[in-house]
Amino acid sequence: MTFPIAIIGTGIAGLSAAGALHAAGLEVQLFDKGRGSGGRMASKRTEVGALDLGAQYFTCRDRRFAEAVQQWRDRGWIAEWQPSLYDSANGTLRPSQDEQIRWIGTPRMSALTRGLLGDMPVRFSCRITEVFHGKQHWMLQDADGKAYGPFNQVVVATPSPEAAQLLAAAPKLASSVASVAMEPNWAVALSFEQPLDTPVDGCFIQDSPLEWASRNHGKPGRASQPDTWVLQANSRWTRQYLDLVKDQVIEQLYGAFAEMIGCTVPEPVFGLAHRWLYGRPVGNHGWGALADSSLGLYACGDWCLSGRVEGAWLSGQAVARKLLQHRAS
Ligand SMILES: Cc1cc2nc3c(=O)[nH]c(=O)nc-3n(C[C@H](O)[C@H](O)[C@H](O)COP(=O)(O)OP(=O)(O)OC[C@H]3O[C@@H](n4cnc5c(N)ncnc54)[C@H](O)[C@@H]3O)c2cc1C
Ligand SMILES: NC(=O)C1=CC=CN([C@@H]2O[C@H](COP(=O)(O)OP(=O)(O)OC[C@H]3O[C@@H](n4cnc5c(N)ncnc54)[C@H](O)[C@@H]3O)[C@@H](O)[C@H]2O)C1
Repeated sequence: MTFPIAIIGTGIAGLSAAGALHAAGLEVQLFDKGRGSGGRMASKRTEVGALDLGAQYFTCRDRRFAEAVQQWRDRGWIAEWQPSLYDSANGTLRPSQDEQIRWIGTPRMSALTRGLLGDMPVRFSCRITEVFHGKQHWMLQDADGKAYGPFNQVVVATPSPEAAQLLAAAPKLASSVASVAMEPNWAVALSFEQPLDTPVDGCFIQDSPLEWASRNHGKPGRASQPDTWVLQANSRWTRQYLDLVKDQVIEQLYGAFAEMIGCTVPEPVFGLAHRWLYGRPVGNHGWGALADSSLGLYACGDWCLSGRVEGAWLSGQAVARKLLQHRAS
Protein backbone atom coordinates (compact mmCIF):
# COMPACT_ATOMS: atom_id res chain seq x y z
CA MET A 1 0.00 0.00 0.00
CA THR A 2 1.31 3.46 -0.72
CA PHE A 3 0.23 6.44 1.31
CA PRO A 4 1.08 10.15 0.95
CA ILE A 5 4.22 11.78 2.27
CA ALA A 6 3.53 14.21 5.12
CA ILE A 7 5.46 17.47 5.02
CA ILE A 8 5.44 19.57 8.18
CA GLY A 9 6.23 23.20 7.37
CA THR A 10 5.33 25.34 4.37
CA GLY A 11 8.36 27.59 4.47
CA ILE A 12 10.57 27.62 1.39
CA ALA A 13 12.31 24.37 2.45
CA GLY A 14 9.08 22.38 2.87
CA LEU A 15 7.67 23.74 -0.37
CA SER A 16 10.87 23.02 -2.25
CA ALA A 17 10.72 19.39 -1.04
CA ALA A 18 6.99 19.12 -1.73
CA GLY A 19 7.37 20.48 -5.26
CA ALA A 20 10.17 18.05 -6.12
CA LEU A 21 8.29 15.04 -4.71
CA HIS A 22 5.06 16.09 -6.40
CA ALA A 23 6.92 16.50 -9.71
CA ALA A 24 8.23 12.93 -9.26
CA GLY A 25 4.64 11.71 -9.14
CA LEU A 26 4.32 11.23 -5.37
CA GLU A 27 1.39 12.35 -3.29
CA VAL A 28 2.17 14.90 -0.59
CA GLN A 29 0.15 16.41 2.26
CA LEU A 30 1.42 19.62 3.83
CA PHE A 31 0.82 20.96 7.34
CA ASP A 32 1.64 24.32 8.88
CA LYS A 33 0.86 25.89 12.21
CA GLY A 34 0.64 29.32 10.53
CA ARG A 35 -2.38 30.78 8.79
CA GLY A 36 -0.56 30.82 5.46
CA SER A 37 2.64 29.66 3.80
CA GLY A 38 6.06 31.25 4.00
CA GLY A 39 7.33 30.77 7.54
CA ARG A 40 10.20 33.22 7.87
CA MET A 41 9.39 34.48 4.35
CA ALA A 42 5.80 35.23 5.32
CA SER A 43 4.32 38.70 5.01
CA LYS A 44 2.08 40.04 7.74
CA ARG A 45 -1.15 41.68 6.62
CA THR A 46 -1.68 44.88 8.59
CA GLU A 47 -3.71 48.08 8.37
CA VAL A 48 -0.78 49.65 6.51
CA GLY A 49 -0.50 46.82 3.99
CA ALA A 50 1.49 43.57 3.82
CA LEU A 51 4.83 43.83 5.60
CA ASP A 52 7.88 41.63 5.06
CA LEU A 53 8.99 41.16 8.66
CA GLY A 54 11.29 38.18 8.02
CA ALA A 55 13.50 37.62 4.97
CA GLN A 56 14.05 40.96 3.28
CA TYR A 57 15.40 39.73 -0.02
CA PHE A 58 17.34 36.76 -1.29
CA THR A 59 20.47 36.29 -3.30
CA CYS A 60 21.52 33.46 -5.51
CA ARG A 61 24.88 31.73 -5.65
CA ASP A 62 24.03 28.14 -6.60
CA ARG A 63 23.39 27.22 -10.26
CA ARG A 64 20.34 25.06 -9.49
CA PHE A 65 18.82 27.80 -7.39
CA ALA A 66 19.55 30.30 -10.19
CA GLU A 67 17.48 28.18 -12.60
CA ALA A 68 14.53 28.10 -10.19
CA VAL A 69 14.83 31.85 -9.61
CA GLN A 70 14.57 32.53 -13.36
CA GLN A 71 11.39 30.42 -13.55
CA TRP A 72 9.86 32.27 -10.58
CA ARG A 73 10.70 35.59 -12.22
CA ASP A 74 9.11 34.48 -15.50
CA ARG A 75 5.94 33.54 -13.59
CA GLY A 76 5.82 36.98 -11.97
CA TRP A 77 6.23 35.68 -8.40
CA ILE A 78 9.44 37.59 -7.76
CA ALA A 79 11.15 40.73 -9.03
CA GLU A 80 14.59 42.18 -8.76
CA TRP A 81 14.95 44.74 -5.99
CA GLN A 82 17.45 47.48 -6.77
CA PRO A 83 17.61 49.43 -3.54
CA SER A 84 19.65 52.46 -2.74
CA LEU A 85 21.81 50.65 -0.16
CA TYR A 86 23.63 52.18 2.75
CA ASP A 87 25.91 51.00 5.46
CA SER A 88 25.96 52.43 8.99
CA ALA A 89 28.91 51.90 11.32
CA ASN A 90 30.04 53.93 14.35
CA GLY A 91 27.18 56.33 13.73
CA THR A 92 28.30 57.11 10.16
CA LEU A 93 25.88 56.47 7.32
CA ARG A 94 27.44 55.90 3.91
CA PRO A 95 26.16 54.76 0.50
CA SER A 96 27.15 51.16 -0.06
CA GLN A 97 25.99 50.10 -3.51
CA ASP A 98 27.31 46.84 -4.89
CA GLU A 99 26.87 44.48 -7.82
CA GLN A 100 24.75 41.92 -5.92
CA ILE A 101 21.43 40.91 -7.52
CA ARG A 102 18.69 40.79 -4.87
CA TRP A 103 15.25 39.25 -5.34
CA ILE A 104 11.98 39.74 -3.51
CA GLY A 105 8.50 38.23 -3.75
CA THR A 106 6.02 40.53 -5.43
CA PRO A 107 3.69 42.14 -4.43
CA ARG A 108 4.78 40.65 -1.09
CA MET A 109 7.42 38.17 0.00
CA SER A 110 4.88 35.39 0.53
CA ALA A 111 3.83 35.58 -3.16
CA LEU A 112 6.68 33.18 -3.86
CA THR A 113 5.65 30.51 -1.38
CA ARG A 114 2.01 30.92 -2.38
CA GLY A 115 3.03 30.28 -6.00
CA LEU A 116 5.14 27.27 -5.03
CA LEU A 117 2.29 25.81 -3.00
CA GLY A 118 -0.03 25.92 -6.03
CA ASP A 119 -2.80 23.40 -5.52
CA MET A 120 -0.89 20.91 -3.37
CA PRO A 121 -3.05 19.81 -0.41
CA VAL A 122 -2.32 21.75 2.75
CA ARG A 123 -3.75 22.15 6.23
CA PHE A 124 -3.00 25.54 7.85
CA SER A 125 -3.42 26.56 11.50
CA CYS A 126 -2.44 23.00 12.35
CA ARG A 127 0.41 22.71 14.84
CA ILE A 128 1.78 19.18 14.73
CA THR A 129 2.89 18.06 18.17
CA GLU A 130 3.75 14.43 17.58
CA VAL A 131 4.95 12.13 14.81
CA PHE A 132 4.25 8.57 15.89
CA HIS A 133 4.28 5.14 14.37
CA GLY A 134 0.86 3.60 13.86
CA LYS A 135 0.38 -0.08 13.00
CA GLN A 136 2.65 0.07 9.97
CA HIS A 137 2.83 3.67 8.94
CA TRP A 138 3.46 7.15 10.28
CA MET A 139 0.74 9.20 11.89
CA LEU A 140 0.70 12.85 13.03
CA GLN A 141 -1.11 14.41 15.93
CA ASP A 142 -1.91 18.10 16.24
CA ALA A 143 -2.19 20.36 19.29
CA ASP A 144 -5.94 19.64 19.52
CA GLY A 145 -5.28 15.91 19.70
CA LYS A 146 -6.51 15.25 16.15
CA ALA A 147 -4.67 12.49 14.27
CA TYR A 148 -3.70 12.50 10.58
CA GLY A 149 -2.41 9.65 8.46
CA PRO A 150 -1.33 7.08 7.56
CA PHE A 151 1.77 8.31 5.75
CA ASN A 152 4.61 6.38 4.18
CA GLN A 153 7.23 8.98 5.07
CA VAL A 154 7.37 12.22 7.03
CA VAL A 155 9.48 15.25 6.08
CA VAL A 156 9.95 17.73 8.91
CA ALA A 157 10.74 21.18 7.44
CA THR A 158 10.64 23.39 10.54
CA PRO A 159 13.39 25.26 12.45
CA SER A 160 15.74 22.80 14.17
CA PRO A 161 14.46 23.10 17.78
CA GLU A 162 10.91 22.33 16.62
CA ALA A 163 12.12 19.57 14.28
CA ALA A 164 14.11 17.86 17.06
CA GLN A 165 10.93 17.48 19.13
CA LEU A 166 8.92 16.13 16.22
CA LEU A 167 11.63 13.60 15.38
CA ALA A 168 11.73 11.99 18.85
CA ALA A 169 10.86 8.62 17.27
CA ALA A 170 14.33 8.62 15.66
CA PRO A 171 16.61 9.50 18.62
CA LYS A 172 19.90 9.65 16.64
CA LEU A 173 18.39 11.88 13.98
CA ALA A 174 16.71 14.03 16.64
CA SER A 175 19.99 14.50 18.46
CA SER A 176 21.79 15.69 15.28
CA VAL A 177 18.94 18.11 14.60
CA ALA A 178 18.97 19.36 18.20
CA SER A 179 22.69 20.18 17.91
CA VAL A 180 21.84 23.20 15.72
CA ALA A 181 20.85 26.13 17.91
CA MET A 182 18.90 29.03 16.47
CA GLU A 183 19.18 32.70 17.36
CA PRO A 184 16.18 35.00 17.83
CA ASN A 185 15.48 38.35 16.14
CA TRP A 186 13.07 41.12 17.03
CA ALA A 187 11.56 42.85 13.99
CA VAL A 188 9.62 46.10 14.13
CA ALA A 189 7.56 47.94 11.52
CA LEU A 190 7.00 51.70 11.80
CA SER A 191 4.84 53.89 9.56
CA PHE A 192 5.18 57.63 9.18
CA GLU A 193 2.52 60.00 7.93
CA GLN A 194 4.98 61.76 5.62
CA PRO A 195 7.81 59.93 3.82
CA LEU A 196 11.09 60.27 5.68
CA ASP A 197 13.47 62.64 3.97
CA THR A 198 16.20 60.09 3.24
CA PRO A 199 17.54 58.40 0.09
CA VAL A 200 18.01 55.12 2.03
CA ASP A 201 16.02 52.09 0.82
CA GLY A 202 17.98 49.53 2.81
CA CYS A 203 20.81 49.76 5.32
CA PHE A 204 23.23 47.23 6.87
CA ILE A 205 23.87 48.42 10.40
CA GLN A 206 26.69 47.82 12.86
CA ASP A 207 27.33 49.14 16.39
CA SER A 208 23.61 49.46 17.12
CA PRO A 209 20.79 47.26 18.44
CA LEU A 210 19.72 47.16 14.77
CA GLU A 211 21.36 45.15 12.01
CA TRP A 212 19.03 46.12 9.16
CA ALA A 213 16.46 48.74 8.19
CA SER A 214 14.52 49.02 4.95
CA ARG A 215 11.71 50.98 3.38
CA ASN A 216 9.10 48.25 2.92
CA HIS A 217 7.04 50.34 0.56
CA GLY A 218 10.05 51.14 -1.60
CA LYS A 219 10.09 47.54 -2.83
CA PRO A 220 8.56 46.62 -6.22
CA GLY A 221 4.80 46.06 -6.12
CA ARG A 222 4.24 47.60 -2.69
CA ALA A 223 1.97 50.62 -2.29
CA SER A 224 3.83 53.86 -1.68
CA GLN A 225 1.81 55.20 1.27
CA PRO A 226 2.23 55.39 4.18
CA ASP A 227 5.99 55.35 4.45
CA THR A 228 6.64 52.08 6.32
CA TRP A 229 10.01 50.82 7.54
CA VAL A 230 11.05 47.38 8.72
CA LEU A 231 13.76 47.36 11.39
CA GLN A 232 15.50 44.19 12.48
CA ALA A 233 17.44 43.90 15.70
CA ASN A 234 20.59 41.84 15.86
CA SER A 235 20.57 38.55 17.74
CA ARG A 236 22.68 39.88 20.63
CA TRP A 237 20.23 42.67 21.41
CA THR A 238 17.27 40.33 20.87
CA ARG A 239 18.65 37.75 23.32
CA GLN A 240 19.13 40.49 25.90
CA TYR A 241 15.57 41.78 25.45
CA LEU A 242 13.84 38.54 24.47
CA ASP A 243 10.92 39.03 26.88
CA LEU A 244 10.59 42.79 26.70
CA VAL A 245 6.98 43.88 26.10
CA LYS A 246 6.31 44.76 22.47
CA ASP A 247 5.63 48.48 23.10
CA GLN A 248 9.05 48.85 24.67
CA VAL A 249 10.74 46.95 21.86
CA ILE A 250 9.11 49.37 19.41
CA GLU A 251 10.22 52.36 21.47
CA GLN A 252 13.82 51.20 21.80
CA LEU A 253 14.24 50.24 18.14
CA TYR A 254 12.51 53.46 17.07
CA GLY A 255 15.18 55.31 19.10
CA ALA A 256 18.02 53.32 17.51
CA PHE A 257 16.58 53.97 14.05
CA ALA A 258 16.17 57.72 14.65
CA GLU A 259 19.79 57.88 15.82
CA MET A 260 21.04 55.98 12.78
CA ILE A 261 19.04 57.27 9.80
CA GLY A 262 20.32 60.86 9.73
CA CYS A 263 17.05 62.72 9.13
CA THR A 264 14.17 63.94 11.25
CA VAL A 265 12.06 60.99 12.38
CA PRO A 266 8.62 62.00 13.68
CA GLU A 267 6.52 59.85 15.98
CA PRO A 268 5.24 56.84 14.02
CA VAL A 269 1.54 56.60 13.24
CA PHE A 270 1.73 52.80 13.29
CA GLY A 271 4.04 50.39 15.07
CA LEU A 272 4.23 46.62 15.30
CA ALA A 273 6.76 44.21 16.81
CA HIS A 274 7.30 40.57 15.95
CA ARG A 275 9.68 38.19 17.67
CA TRP A 276 11.28 35.49 15.59
CA LEU A 277 12.24 32.99 18.26
CA TYR A 278 14.08 30.82 15.74
CA GLY A 279 15.41 33.45 13.33
CA ARG A 280 18.80 32.27 12.24
CA PRO A 281 20.76 29.02 12.71
CA VAL A 282 24.08 29.23 14.51
CA GLY A 283 26.85 28.24 12.09
CA ASN A 284 26.73 26.83 8.57
CA HIS A 285 26.34 23.08 8.12
CA GLY A 286 26.99 21.32 4.86
CA TRP A 287 24.42 18.63 5.51
CA GLY A 288 21.98 19.24 2.68
CA ALA A 289 19.33 17.31 4.57
CA LEU A 290 19.18 14.74 7.37
CA ALA A 291 17.31 11.45 7.42
CA ASP A 292 16.70 8.11 8.98
CA SER A 293 15.70 6.63 5.64
CA SER A 294 15.07 3.14 7.00
CA LEU A 295 12.48 4.61 9.38
CA GLY A 296 11.09 6.99 6.75
CA LEU A 297 11.79 10.18 8.70
CA TYR A 298 13.45 13.17 7.00
CA ALA A 299 14.45 16.69 7.99
CA CYS A 300 15.31 19.80 6.00
CA GLY A 301 15.52 23.55 6.49
CA ASP A 302 17.91 26.46 6.28
CA TRP A 303 19.71 25.13 9.37
CA CYS A 304 21.00 22.15 7.28
CA LEU A 305 22.95 24.52 4.98
CA SER A 306 23.24 28.33 5.10
CA GLY A 307 20.68 30.26 7.16
CA ARG A 308 19.34 31.93 4.04
CA VAL A 309 16.46 31.48 1.62
CA GLU A 310 18.78 29.85 -0.90
CA GLY A 311 20.06 27.36 1.70
CA ALA A 312 16.51 26.47 2.74
CA TRP A 313 15.42 25.84 -0.87
CA LEU A 314 18.51 23.72 -1.58
CA SER A 315 17.88 21.72 1.59
CA GLY A 316 14.32 20.97 0.41
CA GLN A 317 15.73 19.70 -2.89
CA ALA A 318 18.29 17.58 -1.03
CA VAL A 319 15.67 15.95 1.20
CA ALA A 320 13.52 15.09 -1.83
CA ARG A 321 16.54 13.51 -3.54
CA LYS A 322 17.32 11.44 -0.43
CA LEU A 323 13.74 10.23 -0.17
CA LEU A 324 13.47 9.37 -3.87
CA GLN A 325 16.81 7.52 -3.81
CA HIS A 326 15.67 5.44 -0.85
CA ARG A 327 12.38 4.55 -2.51
CA ALA A 328 14.25 3.53 -5.66
CA SER A 329 16.73 1.33 -3.74
C1 LIG B 1 14.35 38.55 10.65
C2 LIG B 1 14.87 37.65 9.57
C3 LIG B 1 15.44 38.20 8.44
C4 LIG B 1 15.92 37.38 7.43
N1 LIG B 1 16.45 37.95 6.33
C5 LIG B 1 16.85 37.17 5.32
C6 LIG B 1 17.28 37.74 4.11
O1 LIG B 1 17.25 38.95 3.94
N2 LIG B 1 17.71 36.91 3.12
C7 LIG B 1 17.73 35.56 3.27
O2 LIG B 1 18.14 34.85 2.33
N3 LIG B 1 17.31 34.98 4.41
C8 LIG B 1 16.86 35.76 5.42
N4 LIG B 1 16.39 35.20 6.56
C9 LIG B 1 16.43 33.75 6.68
C10 LIG B 1 15.30 33.10 5.85
O3 LIG B 1 14.08 33.71 6.17
C11 LIG B 1 15.26 31.61 6.19
O4 LIG B 1 16.54 31.05 5.95
C12 LIG B 1 14.25 30.81 5.39
O5 LIG B 1 13.06 31.51 5.17
C13 LIG B 1 14.00 29.51 6.16
O6 LIG B 1 13.07 28.70 5.47
P1 LIG B 1 12.66 27.29 6.09
O7 LIG B 1 11.63 26.73 5.18
O8 LIG B 1 13.88 26.48 6.36
O9 LIG B 1 12.01 27.59 7.51
P2 LIG B 1 10.75 28.47 7.92
O10 LIG B 1 10.55 29.58 6.95
O11 LIG B 1 10.94 28.81 9.34
O12 LIG B 1 9.51 27.47 7.73
C14 LIG B 1 9.15 26.53 8.71
C15 LIG B 1 7.64 26.38 8.73
O13 LIG B 1 7.31 25.36 9.66
C16 LIG B 1 6.14 25.71 10.35
N5 LIG B 1 6.13 24.97 11.60
C17 LIG B 1 7.05 24.99 12.60
N6 LIG B 1 6.72 24.12 13.58
C18 LIG B 1 5.56 23.53 13.18
C19 LIG B 1 4.72 22.54 13.75
N7 LIG B 1 5.00 21.98 14.93
N8 LIG B 1 3.61 22.15 13.08
C20 LIG B 1 3.30 22.71 11.87
N9 LIG B 1 4.07 23.66 11.28
C21 LIG B 1 5.18 24.05 11.92
C22 LIG B 1 6.27 27.23 10.53
O14 LIG B 1 5.01 27.83 10.74
C23 LIG B 1 6.91 27.63 9.20
O15 LIG B 1 5.93 28.01 8.25
C24 LIG B 1 15.86 35.98 7.57
C25 LIG B 1 15.27 35.42 8.71
C26 LIG B 1 14.75 36.25 9.68
C27 LIG B 1 14.08 35.65 10.89
N1 LIG C 1 17.62 36.16 11.24
C1 LIG C 1 18.10 37.10 10.47
O1 LIG C 1 18.00 38.25 10.76
C2 LIG C 1 18.75 36.75 9.21
C3 LIG C 1 18.90 35.44 8.87
C4 LIG C 1 19.55 35.11 7.65
C5 LIG C 1 20.01 36.13 6.82
N2 LIG C 1 19.86 37.40 7.21
C6 LIG C 1 20.34 38.47 6.40
O2 LIG C 1 19.92 38.15 5.11
C7 LIG C 1 20.72 38.86 4.21
C8 LIG C 1 20.95 37.99 3.08
O3 LIG C 1 22.24 37.46 3.01
P1 LIG C 1 22.87 37.23 1.58
O4 LIG C 1 21.90 36.47 0.75
O5 LIG C 1 24.19 36.59 1.80
O6 LIG C 1 22.91 38.67 0.96
P2 LIG C 1 24.01 39.77 0.80
O7 LIG C 1 23.28 40.99 0.40
O8 LIG C 1 25.09 39.29 -0.09
O9 LIG C 1 24.56 40.05 2.26
C9 LIG C 1 25.49 39.29 2.98
C10 LIG C 1 26.10 40.14 4.08
O10 LIG C 1 27.05 40.98 3.48
C11 LIG C 1 26.97 42.30 3.98
N3 LIG C 1 26.67 43.19 2.85
C12 LIG C 1 26.19 42.80 1.66
N4 LIG C 1 26.10 43.84 0.84
C13 LIG C 1 26.52 44.90 1.51
C14 LIG C 1 26.65 46.27 1.20
N5 LIG C 1 26.34 46.76 0.01
N6 LIG C 1 27.13 47.09 2.15
C15 LIG C 1 27.47 46.64 3.35
N7 LIG C 1 27.39 45.34 3.73
C16 LIG C 1 26.90 44.49 2.81
C17 LIG C 1 25.93 42.32 5.01
O11 LIG C 1 26.57 42.22 6.25
C18 LIG C 1 25.13 41.08 4.77
O12 LIG C 1 24.67 40.59 5.99
C19 LIG C 1 21.92 39.30 4.98
O13 LIG C 1 21.76 40.66 5.24
C20 LIG C 1 21.82 38.52 6.28
O14 LIG C 1 22.33 39.20 7.39
C21 LIG C 1 19.22 37.83 8.37
